[in-house]
Amino acid sequence: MTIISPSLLAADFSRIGEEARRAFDAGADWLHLDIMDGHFVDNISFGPEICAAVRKAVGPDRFLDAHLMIERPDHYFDRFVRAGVNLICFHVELGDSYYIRNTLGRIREAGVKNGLALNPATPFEAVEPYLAEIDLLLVMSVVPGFGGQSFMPSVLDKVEKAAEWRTENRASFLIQMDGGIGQNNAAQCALAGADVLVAGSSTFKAPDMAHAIAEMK
Ligand SMILES: O=C(CO)[C@H](O)[C@H](O)COP(=O)(O)O
Ligand SMILES: [Fe+2]
Repeated sequence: MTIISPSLLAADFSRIGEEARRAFDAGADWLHLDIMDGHFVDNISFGPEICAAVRKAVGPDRFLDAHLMIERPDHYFDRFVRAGVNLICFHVELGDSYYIRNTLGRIREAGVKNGLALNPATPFEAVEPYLAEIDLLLVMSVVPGFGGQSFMPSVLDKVEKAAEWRTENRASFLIQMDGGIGQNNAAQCALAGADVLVAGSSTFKAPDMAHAIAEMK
C-alpha cells in the first residue's frame, strides 16, 4: 500500500499541533515537514522547535519525515534528530560526492533514516552513486520552495529509472514524490514506482481530509 505523507506546509500554522493530529486522525501514514532556509529555496518555513512541538502533539509513535531545503544540512541535521523526526532528507544539488556521502552517513549514525532529494531539473544520474546508501529517494515534482504548485509529469521518467535500478540492484530504498500530488495523479505516481506520496494542498485544504487520503490510497 502506498504511504501517504501530508505536508504540514499547507496546514493552519496558528493551530499546528491540532493540524498534525488531524492528519493522522484522517488516515495519514507519515507527516511531511518542509524545512526552508531562505537560501537554498526562496522561502522560509519553520525549524527544529516547531518540529519538536509537532512531535509532542502527535506522540512518540508517529512517523515524521523532514524534507530539508537548506544549504547546510550537515550543520543542522542533529537539531532535527533531537526534535524527534524519524527521517531526514536533503538535496543532492548541495555539494560534491564527499559532502553528500559524509552527510548521509552521519544522519544514519545519529539513529534516523536518511534520504536524498533531487530537483525536477536534476538528472537521475546525479543520485545514482548514492542509491545503495539511502533509505529514501525523493523525486521532486515541483521546483521546491512553495506548496500549491502544479505537478510536473516529466519527472515520472526518473521515478521509473529509480524503480528499475532498485530491482536490478536488489536495493531497498523507498521512492517518494513531492509536489502537486492529489487524487488526480496519485495512481500515475504509484504506477511509475513511487512508494511514498507527499500531498499538502490536496489533503490539508480538502473539505474532508479523511476522504481525500482514502481516495488517493
Ligand atoms: O517540498 C515542498 C515544496 O517545496 C512541499 O512538500 C510540497 O510542495 C507539498 O505541497 P503541495 O502538495 O501543496 O504541492
Ligand atoms: Fe517537501
